[in-house]
Amino acid sequence: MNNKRVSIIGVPMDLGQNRRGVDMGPSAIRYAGVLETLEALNFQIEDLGDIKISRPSRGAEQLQDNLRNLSQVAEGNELLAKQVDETITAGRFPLVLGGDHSIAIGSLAGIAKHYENLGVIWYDAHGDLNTADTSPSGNIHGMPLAVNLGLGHERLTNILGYQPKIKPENIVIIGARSLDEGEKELIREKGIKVYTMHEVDRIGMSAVISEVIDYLKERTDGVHLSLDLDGLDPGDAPGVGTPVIGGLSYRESHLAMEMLAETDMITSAEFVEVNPILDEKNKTAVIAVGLMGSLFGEKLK
Ligand SMILES: NC(=[NH2+])NCCC[C@H](N)C(=O)O
Ligand SMILES: [Mn+2]
Ligand SMILES: [Mn+2]
Repeated sequence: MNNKRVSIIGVPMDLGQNRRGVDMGPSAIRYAGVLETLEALNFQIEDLGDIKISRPSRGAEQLQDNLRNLSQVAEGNELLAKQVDETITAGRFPLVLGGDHSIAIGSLAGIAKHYENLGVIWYDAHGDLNTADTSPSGNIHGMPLAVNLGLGHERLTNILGYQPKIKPENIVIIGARSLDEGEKELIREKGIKVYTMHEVDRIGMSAVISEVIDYLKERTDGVHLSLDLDGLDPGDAPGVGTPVIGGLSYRESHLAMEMLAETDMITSAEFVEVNPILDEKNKTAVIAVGLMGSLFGEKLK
C-alpha cells in the first residue's frame, strides 16, 4: 500500500436488511484487533469512530416502494459519503467497517468523485445489483452496486449530487454464486465482468486475480475493494446474514489479498456484513482483520 496514512470509519448500519446484529460489526472488527494489526505493519492509523445511524422507532420500520428503511439508509450514507470524501481530500486511505453492504452506497459516493475511472472489486456471493423493481426482498444491501451505476431511487443514486459513480466496465465481481434474474440481465446488458465460483474452481484464484489485476490496471486510476464476508464460505466465515454455501475459502481469500497488496493498486476498502450475533466466538471478525493484514502487506517472509 502506497498510502501509509489510514483512517478507519465504522458504520453501524443494519437497516439495509432484516437480520439484527450486523450493526455491531465495527465493534467486533475493532475488538478483533484491526488497529493493532495495521499499526504493526507501520501504518499511521486514525480511528474516526462510527457514523451516526438513526433508528426507526419501534414498529415504524418501513417497506415503501420495495425499499426497506429508505430514509435512514439514505441519511446514514450521506454522512458516510461526506466523511469518506474528507478523508481522501486529507490524503488518507479510507478503511470502512460495516455494517451491512448498503453502506457501499455512501463509501463509493465519497470515493468515486476523486477519480476519473474508479475500479471496483466486489468480493461477494451476491451481485448486489438489484433495484426496487427486481429485488426479491426490498433489502437495500442487495442494491448498492446498481445504485452506484445510477440505477435506483434518487435518494440513493444522487448522494453528493452526481451520478453515476462507477462505469460498468470498471467493475469486477468475484465469488458470485447467488444472482437474481434481474441481476443476471443487468450483468449481460452492461457487460459487467464476473468471476463466479465456476471460474474460480476452473482456473484457480491465482489466475483469477492475475486477470483482474491486468484488466483493472489498464483502465482505472484507483481501485476500491468492497469485500462482503459472505463471499467466503460460511464454513469459514459463519457470522453473516445471507450465507451461501460453496464459497471462497479462507486460503483463497488470503491469496487474493496478498496478490492485491503486491500491486499497490488498492486505494480504498470496505469490509462488510460481519454479524457478531450470528458468529462463532467472533471468528468472522478475526478473519476480516486477517484479510486486512494481508491486503496491507503482511507477509510470512
Ligand atoms: N450484501 C448482501 N449480503 N446482499 C444479499 C442480497 C440478497 C438478495 N439478492 C437480495 O437482493 O435480497
Ligand atoms: Mn453478499
Ligand atoms: Mn454484498
